[in-house]
Amino acid sequence: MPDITAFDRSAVGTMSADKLPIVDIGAYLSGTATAKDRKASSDAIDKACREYGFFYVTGHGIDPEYLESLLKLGHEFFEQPEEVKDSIHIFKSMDGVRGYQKIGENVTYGKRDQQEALDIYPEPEHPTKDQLNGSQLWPSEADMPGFKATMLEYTEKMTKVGQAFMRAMADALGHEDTFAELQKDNYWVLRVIGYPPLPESFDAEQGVSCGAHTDYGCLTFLLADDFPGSLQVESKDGSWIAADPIPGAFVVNIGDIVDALTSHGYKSTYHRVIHRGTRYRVSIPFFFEPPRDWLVEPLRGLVPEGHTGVPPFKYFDHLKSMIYRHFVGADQQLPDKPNANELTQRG
Ligand SMILES: N=C(N)NCCCC[C@H](N)C(=O)O
Ligand SMILES: O=C(O)CCC(=O)C(=O)O
Ligand SMILES: [Fe+2]
Repeated sequence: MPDITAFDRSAVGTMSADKLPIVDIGAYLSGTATAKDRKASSDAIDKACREYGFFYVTGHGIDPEYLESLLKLGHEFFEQPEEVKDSIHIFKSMDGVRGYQKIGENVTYGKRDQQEALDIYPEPEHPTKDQLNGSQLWPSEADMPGFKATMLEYTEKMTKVGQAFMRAMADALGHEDTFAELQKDNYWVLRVIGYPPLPESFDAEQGVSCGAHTDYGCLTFLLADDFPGSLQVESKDGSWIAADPIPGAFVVNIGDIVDALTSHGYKSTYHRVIHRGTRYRVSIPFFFEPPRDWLVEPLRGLVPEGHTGVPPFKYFDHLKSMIYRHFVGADQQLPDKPNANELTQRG
C-alpha cells in the first residue's frame, strides 16, 4: 500500500521556490547528432530522472503552433453542449472507461477531482466488454470535425518522442534489450482535461482540481494552458514545486513502470493540480506506455544491495487496476501501487 500519509497531500501545503530541470531530447531525434551530443543529453536526463522524476523537455521537434491548436480543440470540446458530451459518456462505452466524464466523477484516493475529462485509448482489434477492451467513443464529425484524426495523429507523433526518450534512458542505464522492447508496439493513453477554477475558498478535504497521484506508465508528456501554480510536484522535503509551463517545452514525468524497472532509481513523483483564478484550464497529458502485454521486472544491477526489487507484475493489469478505481461508484479502496514501499519491505 502506498504511504499517502507521509506528507499532508490533501492540504494545500507549502510551496517551494525550487524549479524543475530542463533537458533536451534533440540528440535522440536528429540524424546528425554525434555520440557526444547524445551522451550530454542522456546524462542530463539521467540526473533529472533521479533527482526529480519531473522535468521540462525541449528539442522534441513538435511545432508549437500545432500544440496550441490541440489545446484550442480541447477548449472547443468542453464548450460543446452538455448533450454532446453526455452522448459519449464513459458509462455508455463498452468497457466503461473510454469517453467523457463530468466534473466530480473522477476520483483520486477517495476524493472527487474538480475536473471534466475525455479519456482516449487505442482501439482494440476486436472490441469486447472486457476491461479496457471496448471501442473508443469520439465526438461525432458533425459536432467536432477532425477531432478524432487530430488526436490520433498526436498520439503517433508523441509515441516517437517517447521512443526517443527510451533510447536516451537505455544509454544512461544500459539494458539495451529491455529498452528495445520498450520502443515497439507501445500502448498509450490520451486524456483531455478541463478544469474550471476552484472557488475562492475551497475545502481541500473535499477534493482539489486533481488529487496527488503518480502516473501509471513509462512517461507522461504534458501539454497545458499557461497558468502558473496550477500543476504542483512534490519535492523530497514534502513541499510543492510549481511546474509552470515553459513555451515550446513539455512537462514530462516518470511513471510507475519506469520507477519499478529502475527500483525507484528513476522516480514516479506525486503531483496534483490546484487551479485557481478566473479562467478555465485545459491540459492534455499523453501517457507513453509499455507494450500492452509487457511483464515488468526490475532491471538487474539496479536493485539496491539487500533488496529484491519490486515483484514482477503485468503492466496491463496495473493499468486496469488503477483505471477502474478512478470513477465514482467504483470500489474506492486505495490502489496497491507496485512502486510503493515494496522494495524495502521485501529486502
Ligand atoms: N491515466 C492517468 N494516469 N490518469 C491520471 C490520473 C489522475 C489520478 C487518478 N484519479 C488516480 O486516482 O490515480
Ligand atoms: O492537468 C495537469 O496539469 C496534470 C494532469 C495529471 O497529472 C494527470 O492527468 O495525470
Ligand atoms: Fe498525472
